[in-house]
Amino acid sequence: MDDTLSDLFAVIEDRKETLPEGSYTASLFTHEKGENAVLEKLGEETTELVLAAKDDDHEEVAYEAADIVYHLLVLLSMKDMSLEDLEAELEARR
Ligand SMILES: N=c1c2ncn([C@@H]3O[C@H](COP(=O)(O)OP(=O)(O)OP(=O)(O)O)[C@@H](O)[C@H]3O)c2ncn1[C@@H]1O[C@H](COP(=O)(O)O)[C@@H](O)[C@H]1O
Repeated sequence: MDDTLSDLFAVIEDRKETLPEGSYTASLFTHEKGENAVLEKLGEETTELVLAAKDDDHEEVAYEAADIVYHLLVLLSMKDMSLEDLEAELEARR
C-alpha cells in the first residue's frame, strides 16, 4: 500500500510539473478544472462512499475510496504538501 500511494503521488507530482496533454491530473492543475473541481469531487465521492457503505456494497466502497484517495493526493500536491505531511500527522497520533 505504501508503494502504491507513493508511486501514485510521484505520478501526480510529475503531471503537475509536465502538464501533459490528455492527462486528467494535469487538467486539475490548470484553470481548465482547478482546485474547486478537486474539492467538488471530494465532496461528491464522500457522499457516494457513504451511500455505498450503507448498502454494504464492498466493491463500490473500494471504488469510491480509491477516487477519494486519488483526489486527496492531488489536493496535497496542489497545496505543495507531501505524503510525508500526512504520514507525520498519522504517526503523531500513534
Ligand atoms: N487514480 C486515478 C484516478 N481516480 C479517478 N480519476 C479520474 O477522476 C475522475 C472521477 O470523476 P467521476 O468518477 O465523477 O467520473 P466522471 O463522471 O468521468 O467525472 P468528470 O471528470 O467527467 O467530471 C474521472 O475522470 C477519473 O478518470 C483518476 N485519474 C487518474 N488516476 C491516476 O492518475 C494516473 C495519471 O492519470 P492521468 O493524469 O489521467 O494520465 C493514472 O494512471 C491513475 O493511476
